[in-house]
Amino acid sequence: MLKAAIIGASGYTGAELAGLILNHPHLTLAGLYVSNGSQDAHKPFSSLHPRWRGLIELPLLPLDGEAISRIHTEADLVLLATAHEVSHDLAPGFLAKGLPVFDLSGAFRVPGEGFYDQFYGFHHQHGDWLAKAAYGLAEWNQDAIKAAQLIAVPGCYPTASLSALKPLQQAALVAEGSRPIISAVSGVSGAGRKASVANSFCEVSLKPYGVFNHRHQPEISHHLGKQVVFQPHLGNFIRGILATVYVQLKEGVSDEQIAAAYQAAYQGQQIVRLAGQWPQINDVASTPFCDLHWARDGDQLIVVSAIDNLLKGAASQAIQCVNIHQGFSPVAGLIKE
Ligand SMILES: NC(=O)C1=CN([C@@H]2O[C@H](COP(=O)(O)OP(=O)(O)OC[C@H]3O[C@@H](n4cnc5c(N)ncnc54)[C@H](OP(=O)(O)O)[C@@H]3O)[C@@H](O)[C@H]2O)C=CC1
Ligand SMILES: CC(=O)N[C@@H](CCC(=O)OP(=O)(O)O)C(=O)O
Repeated sequence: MLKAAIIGASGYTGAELAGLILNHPHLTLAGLYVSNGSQDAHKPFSSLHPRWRGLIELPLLPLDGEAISRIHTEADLVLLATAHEVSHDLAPGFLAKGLPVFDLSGAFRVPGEGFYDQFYGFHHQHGDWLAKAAYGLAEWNQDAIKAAQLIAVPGCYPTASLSALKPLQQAALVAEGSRPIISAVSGVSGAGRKASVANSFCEVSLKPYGVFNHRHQPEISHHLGKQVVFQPHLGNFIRGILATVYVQLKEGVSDEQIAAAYQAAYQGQQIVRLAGQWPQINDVASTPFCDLHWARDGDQLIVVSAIDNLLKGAASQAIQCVNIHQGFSPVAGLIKE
C-alpha cells in the first residue's frame, strides 16, 4: 500500500480524495492536513464530513513544520487540494524531497510568461516546475503523467470541455479560423467550501460570471491548441458540470468521421462514456464518469459533456493520475473491475 497525504482535506475536493483513498486497493491515508492555524485543526475529519463517520476517523492536522517533516519521511505521495497560491508555495518543498505531487489547483497547469500575473493575480516563482509538470488530463496524457514528478490536475470546466473537443481537434475536423464556443453550468461546490454571499443558498440562481475573463479560457485554449470562447454559469445545484460545446466543422466532414474521432479517442476507456443519449448531471454526479453525446446540423456540431466537478473535475481525475503514475489500473479505486 502507498501512503498518500492529503493537504486541504477539510475542503470539498480534499474530502472526496479521502473517500476515494478509503476504497482504493493500493492506497492508504498517510494523514489529513489543513493550514497551520486552521479553525478546523485537530477536529475529526468526520465531524466536518459526517458522510464518512465511522469510516474515516482521522483528525485534521495543522500543516506545521513537524507535519511537513512527517510527510517527508512517512508519505509516498502528496495530494494538494489547496488554493492556487498555497499549492504554488507548498509543492516545491515536497518535490525537492523526491515525493510525487498531484496538485488539484491551477498553480502548475499553464506555462507562459505573465500568465499567472494576468489570470491568477500572483507572480509565479517556480518556472522550472511549471515547465516540468504534466497536465493530468488522464485519457490524453498518460505518458507524461507516468514520467512526471509533478502532475497538475486540470480544472473542472477544462476537463469537461477538453474531453468534448480534443477528439475533434486531433482528427482535424474543426473549421480553420473558427473558435469553438463552450457554454457551461457548474454546481456551487465548484467554488469550494468557504462561505460567501454569492454562493449562499438564497443568492444562487442561474447566472453567467467571468465573462471573457475566466482563467479556464486560456487553460482550455492552451491544452486544446486552439482558441475557444468560454462562458461559465453558476447553477443552483450542489455538484456537477454540464458543458454545451458549439463547433463549426470543416466543410465536408461526415457523421462517420465524427463518430470515428470519438471512438478513436475513447474506445476502451472506461471513464469517458459515449453516452448514446444527451448527458445529464444526475447521471454523473457522485461518479468519476464524463458522459459525452453529439449531434450535427450541416457544418454545425453540438457536443454535450457532463461530469461531477468534484470527481472527474478534480478528485477522481487526481486518483486516475496517481494510478497511471504508479502503474496501477487507471480506474483502480474508481470503478469495480
Ligand atoms: N471545487 C471544485 O469543484 C474544484 C476545485 N479545484 C481546485 O482544487 C483546490 C481545492 O478546491 P476546494 O476543495 O474546492 O477548496 P476548499 O476551499 O473547499 O478547501 C480548501 C482546503 O485547503 C485548506 N487550506 C487553506 N489554506 C491552507 C494552507 N495554507 N495549508 C494547508 N491547507 C490549507 C482549507 O482548510 P483551512 O482553510 O481550514 O486550512 C481546506 O481544507 C483549489 O485549488 C480549487 O481551485 C479544481 C477543480 C474543481
Ligand atoms: C462554480 C465555480 O466557482 N467554479 C470555479 C471553478 C473550480 C475549478 O475548476 O477550480 P480551479 O480553479 O482549480 O480550476 C470557478 O469558476 O472559479
